[in-house]
Amino acid sequence: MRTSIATVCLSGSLEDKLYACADAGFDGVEIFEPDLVVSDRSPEEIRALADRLGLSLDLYQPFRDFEGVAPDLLEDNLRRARERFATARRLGIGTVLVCSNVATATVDDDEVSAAQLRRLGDLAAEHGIRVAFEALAWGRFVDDYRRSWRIAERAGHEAVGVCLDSFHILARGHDPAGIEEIPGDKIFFVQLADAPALTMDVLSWSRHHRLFPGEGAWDLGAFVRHVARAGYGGPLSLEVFNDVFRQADTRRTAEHALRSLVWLEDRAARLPGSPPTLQRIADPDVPTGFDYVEVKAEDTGDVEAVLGQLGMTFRGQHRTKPVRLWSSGDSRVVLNEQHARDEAPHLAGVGLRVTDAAVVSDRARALAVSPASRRTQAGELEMAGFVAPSGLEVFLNDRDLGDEPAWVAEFEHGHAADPSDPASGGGVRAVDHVNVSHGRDAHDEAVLFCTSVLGLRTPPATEAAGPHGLVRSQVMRSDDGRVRLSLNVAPGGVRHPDHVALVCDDVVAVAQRARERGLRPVPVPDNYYDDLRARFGLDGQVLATLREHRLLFDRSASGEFWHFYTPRIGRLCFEIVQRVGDYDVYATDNTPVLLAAQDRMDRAAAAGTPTAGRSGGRSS
Ligand SMILES: O=C(O)c1ccc(O)c(O)c1
Ligand SMILES: [Mg+2]
Repeated sequence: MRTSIATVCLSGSLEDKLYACADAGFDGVEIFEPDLVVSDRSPEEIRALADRLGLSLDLYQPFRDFEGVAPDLLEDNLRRARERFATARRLGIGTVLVCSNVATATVDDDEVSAAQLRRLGDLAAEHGIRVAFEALAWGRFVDDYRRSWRIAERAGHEAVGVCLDSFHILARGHDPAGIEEIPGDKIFFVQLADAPALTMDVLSWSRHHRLFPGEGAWDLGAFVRHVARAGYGGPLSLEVFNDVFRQADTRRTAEHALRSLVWLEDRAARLPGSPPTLQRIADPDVPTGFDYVEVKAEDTGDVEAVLGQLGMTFRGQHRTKPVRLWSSGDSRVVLNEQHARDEAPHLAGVGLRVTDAAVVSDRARALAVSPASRRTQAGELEMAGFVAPSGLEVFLNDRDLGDEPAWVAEFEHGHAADPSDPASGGGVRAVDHVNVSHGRDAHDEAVLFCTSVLGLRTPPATEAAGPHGLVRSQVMRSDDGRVRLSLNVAPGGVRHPDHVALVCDDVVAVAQRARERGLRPVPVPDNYYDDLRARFGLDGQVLATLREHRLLFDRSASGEFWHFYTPRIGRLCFEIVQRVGDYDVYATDNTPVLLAAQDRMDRAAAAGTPTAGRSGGRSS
């Protein structure tokens, strides 16, 4: 279907917005009236610019507070409408959105509202314009799309139809299935927005927290399928009022927006009973595991020291590049010193195992995701890869599933994995999850990248209190949990370390051996253990073990989670986890303990006190 976007979604001047929408690949835009009012370009100039850019101007909006008024007000409302229709004509726009009355309605009567819309329809028709009536979720009397359709139907005017906006329908919990009862040619416009599941007044929710499709809690695929099944043939248009997007980079947001729409149409097209008007892209191919994680630094020595303390094995130096490999079981950490001058250790990329990398690449291309480039030499394996919105590189491996990947052979002069593989002795077995921290601007886009390109799903988001503010977290995971990424929004300006979590079957043994090799884990305070005893009623021996090794603990209905963190190395740390039983949640109660402990270590390091030390030899 054709794609469109309301100018209110973006930052910048009206011209900036038009350029960005055209470059991103939208077919059209909705002109949000306040954007025109503040512009120094005439409607004719805006129309000419859109023409030049190949953008159609699909909708002029909003016209407010029209229906359900006393007779004396109606005349003034028609006068206002005449002016707005004239402006729409100058823009070359054929459809004007009229949203349901919020402020001046005094007559709660469908027949009266229908008669008034009929008058408006006559006036619109004189201007060659159609009126799309939209029920705002907070409308005075009309706050349900079924009622706005009843009134438009009763108006019985060819220039009067409805605008369906997913926000107003889903925010009120109204069943969108009724859309299929509206004739497609009376649906004059469709606006799409997702939203997080919040409990708040609906107007504030709508004006500040809307999200692009795929980033919130709603099933917009089903919504679009209803619209398509009704026979709607107009554009699918995004109308997302959001405080962050309105201040973010215009072009980047426009690309992000279009990606959400392409993803959504594909999703709707895949639902049973979807009509052929909905377009598909290449299939999603959900990753089946981590191939490797990549750490970059000018000097990777400190990271390697910690990997050694954690019992991992040095597997060798790359044949041609300053890149080294450590592994344990099915976990591989690639340490890259290429082009990393002055860079502190940080997480630079992840390798994922997929069934068919070409399919994922096709899908990523359809979603306009930037490919990552990697220089490969003769004899090295090429891998398809992309740059995720947070800057993380994601590479795909569809070979050697189940075995050690063939690219490991490019590393020389290290130790063999067998027979001394530490994983067989309870050591690190695999990468459990990867935790990436980024700024507020990149977050929703990163979530959409993971859902749309990788096909990961989103359990409910969480937030944890840290000493510098709330850290919001969104886990992205495959159904079987073999790929989990946690996307964290750090409070303004604070950069929390990313972390790589490695899973083992005996965290106490790994902690014990690491300590003997000089690792001092993040210092968990005694108060935490008092709290654990109160919360879980742990027996004295278990509690003593946890306390001795400064382990964190959680319990769910289906299992337990034991874990600890290494100190920060640059912008990175490692976590060692053990899952007991079928523990499958996220130990969110432990995050504030980690954040506070990391902060104490950072302060101690800044002050030069020994409690921050990574290496052994010092006692606490
Ligand atoms: O918030 C509003 O007033 C508003 C205006 C126009 C719309 O299309 C809408 O969905 C909301
Ligand atoms: Mg709307």
